[in-house]
Amino acid sequence: MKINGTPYRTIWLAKDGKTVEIIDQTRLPHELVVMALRSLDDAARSIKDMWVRGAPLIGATAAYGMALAAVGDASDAGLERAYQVLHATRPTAINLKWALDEMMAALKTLPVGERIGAAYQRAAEICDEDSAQNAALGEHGAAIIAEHHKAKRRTINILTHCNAGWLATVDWGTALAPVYKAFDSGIPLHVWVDETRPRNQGASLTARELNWHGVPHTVIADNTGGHLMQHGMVDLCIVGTDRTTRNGDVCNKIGTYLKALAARDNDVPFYVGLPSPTIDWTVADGVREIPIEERSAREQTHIFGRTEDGQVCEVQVTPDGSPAVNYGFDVTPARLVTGLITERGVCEASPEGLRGLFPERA
Ligand SMILES: CSC[C@H]1O[C@H](OP(=O)(O)O)[C@H](O)[C@@H]1O
Repeated sequence: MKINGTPYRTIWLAKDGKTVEIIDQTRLPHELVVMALRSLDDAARSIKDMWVRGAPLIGATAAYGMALAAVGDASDAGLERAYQVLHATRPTAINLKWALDEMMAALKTLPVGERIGAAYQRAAEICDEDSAQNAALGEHGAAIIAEHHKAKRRTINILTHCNAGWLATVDWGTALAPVYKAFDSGIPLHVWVDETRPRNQGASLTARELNWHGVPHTVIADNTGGHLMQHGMVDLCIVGTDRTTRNGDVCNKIGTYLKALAARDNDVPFYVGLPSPTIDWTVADGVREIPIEERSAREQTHIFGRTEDGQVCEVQVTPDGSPAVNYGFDVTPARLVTGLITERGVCEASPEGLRGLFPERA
């Protein structure tokens, strides 16, 4: 996507052909800072500390993390250690394990001397595949938005939660890919942006990228969506996912489930942008089986912002001594999902729906 007219992905190879560069998303929305990843530890830290976040981008970064690791030690033991270090960074997004498994499959059978080149090649392919999948997903989702516009002949209001835009992927995004494709095709639309406490990925990242692209949007408190839906101000919801089960249960940022309940209660269609590496075919019951990341309470008790004189600082929003808990994700049961928007088309959130688009998985 473009930042002030300049095309950017969220991760890329530096001119030296070895160093990996990323946008440090903890510095957005106020500062655009590019960080260099030069080692396995740099890559692992960038995921764990959320310099990069979003399931597909976590996977892409881990893929390049394996390449950086191979530069240091391309032996079987070195690759296995790198796999374990990267896998331990965050537990919920299945794209992390998917990408690591892809890298191991590409490298394990090669002679050690061929592994570094093959690792960078596979990592680059994973990035290109993600961008292409999201662009295709965007076209399928844009058709849904176009149907709403054809029926209503007015600006279409879309609610999204957290950041499932191009900043959550290598490019295009998942929930926002349909928004960009529809907007670029001239369909009048507006996005309600859930701020998404506690890390404010909506307020800091979704608003930032929509602002860069010129998409009309309004940032709202997380608890506003139900009121908007009751008053007919939301035509459809589109969210992302960090792991969707073979039954169609959708794990996504904390608060997604509550939006899905409000959408069902108000007959608002609830869609999920789902590139296929985010499907966990080994899991059926998302509520019972998907590991939910619990992050530090400090992310709940403190918040970053910019002062009037332009200083970015962290302040405490709770009383000293008040405990906090910070669950990162929840699971929306398939019964509350209107449809899954994948790179192969839109399907029901059901085993039959997913097998229909991915028959090789039957
Ligand atoms: C397209 S994946 C985006 C997904 O990832 C976010 O979580 P986090 O920012 O903690 O990595 C959130 O669940 C988004 O929907």
